[in-house]
Amino acid sequence: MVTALSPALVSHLPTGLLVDGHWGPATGGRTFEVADPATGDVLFDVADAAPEDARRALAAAHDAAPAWRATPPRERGELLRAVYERLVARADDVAALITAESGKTRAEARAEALYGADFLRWYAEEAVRLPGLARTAPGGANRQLVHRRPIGPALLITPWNFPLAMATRKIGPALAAGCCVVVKPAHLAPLTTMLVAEVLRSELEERGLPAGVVNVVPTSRSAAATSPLLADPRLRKLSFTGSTAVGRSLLEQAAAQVLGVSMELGGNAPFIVMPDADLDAAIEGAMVAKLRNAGQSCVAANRFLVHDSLARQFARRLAERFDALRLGPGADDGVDLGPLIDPAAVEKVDALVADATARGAQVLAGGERLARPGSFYRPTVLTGVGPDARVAREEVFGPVAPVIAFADDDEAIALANDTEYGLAAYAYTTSLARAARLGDELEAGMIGLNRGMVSDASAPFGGLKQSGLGREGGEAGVEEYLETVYVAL
Ligand SMILES: NC(=O)c1ccc[n+]([C@@H]2O[C@H](COP(=O)([O-])OP(=O)(O)OC[C@H]3O[C@@H](n4cnc5c(N)ncnc54)[C@H](O)[C@@H]3O)[C@@H](O)[C@H]2O)c1
Ligand SMILES: N[C@@H](CC=O)C(=O)O
Repeated sequence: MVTALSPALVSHLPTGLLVDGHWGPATGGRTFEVADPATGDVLFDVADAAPEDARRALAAAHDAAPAWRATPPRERGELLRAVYERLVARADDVAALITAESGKTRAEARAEALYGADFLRWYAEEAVRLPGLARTAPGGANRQLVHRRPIGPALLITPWNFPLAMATRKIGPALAAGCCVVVKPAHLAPLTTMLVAEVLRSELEERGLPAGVVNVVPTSRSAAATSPLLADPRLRKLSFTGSTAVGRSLLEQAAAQVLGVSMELGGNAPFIVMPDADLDAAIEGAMVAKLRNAGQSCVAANRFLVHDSLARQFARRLAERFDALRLGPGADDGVDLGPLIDPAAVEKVDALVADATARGAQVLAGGERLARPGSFYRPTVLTGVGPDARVAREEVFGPVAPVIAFADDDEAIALANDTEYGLAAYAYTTSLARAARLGDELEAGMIGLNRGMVSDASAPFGGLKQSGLGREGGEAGVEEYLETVYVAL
């Protein structure tokens, strides 16, 4: 266990399973280790939920469901608001924990602490604005009452890269809608989610609300723990954020019970620099779009498509900026870029760079791991990358920027859309006509025009094609936890 975390935080940090308002050990007492990506040192041993623990958690969510859906929307909203306030008040602690388990720099972790908390604030406000409709039927014979009910107990499976925000982006709308939840955080970084769950647990307790509204089952045996839930008729909803491969397999399992599903999956975002772009702005945008969380973001720019006239200059300037960055443990002062999540992530990124160079790409910056403990990879710029290189076709999930030149707008759009993914896309142009065309034709659920960042709790986050189903955030996010019932009066 590590000293960069405050003793007060460590002493109150749960490391067990949360089932029906109680933290406890896993059946059989199994635990797994959570390591610091900056050093490889073990931070905590966490309870390793078995399938029977997951079933207990679902039973608690199911039993709490009638009371929670009957809890007035205002009270549900006030609970979320209180948790938001508590997380913001403890943003430094939350950030320290995010850095410890995910590696990101303290500044980025603090940004995530506020961004993650903001989902709770937004859904505190949405809880009292759930949609509905009453009208006279067109034939005039009767009235139609269309109301929205909570869909029922939900399984929320989250990734490690934004351990707070990916959890609150699901918990906020689920609770606002009146659904009870079982959260399964990623075993590489489960602790921040557990901290939020503890704040929720204590707020529920203080307000006399049902204990089983929020349950958490960290586990290193994800499939074994979640498969029985997907086959259990008490579960009515699966919301998953993670890779497309795992999402596809969960969709197959969810089909057996025709579960409601939301899927936030992988991406391969193009970052287009048009010939009329403001190059200074494009470089700034590229730094954010590529290097947020060291490139380990689903919306990270994966391919830089730059007009022939700017490609060399863009790549050179980006390489200079990358070379000037200071790599190191995210908790250290003055560090710009933290480690990747684990050694396997470094291996994967290195293999993508090796594939590109074997196909003729040149390394303008980086292109190697850092010779020190921890999972560090130098921020890398590649030029002369062909569209068939793995680095251009697969989700990199690391600090590598392949630059690909294009000749005209048609080619840029065709290259951008030449992927099975459709999560985010970015484009820099000073032409309104070009911006309008890109907004129409890019096949992505989120498009940043002259912006390297699209994430916002109040906006619909989600993808087209194999990047997912449904939306999180904004007004749309709560819809994922509601079903429609029509009463003919
Ligand atoms: N679209 C989005 O909003 C979004 C956001 C964040 C991350 N992501 C994607 O997530 C991926 C990175 O995260 P990751 O490595 O944690 O993804 P992952 O798919 O490996 O794991 C995601 C979650 O699923 C669990 N899991 C893995 N295999 C499982 C199985 N067979 N059954 C049940 N659960 C299983 C993991 O333990 C984790 O909790 C990237 O592809 C990234 O693009 C997408
Ligand atoms: N980076 C995303 C989540 C995906 O990784 C966000 O901004 O919410």
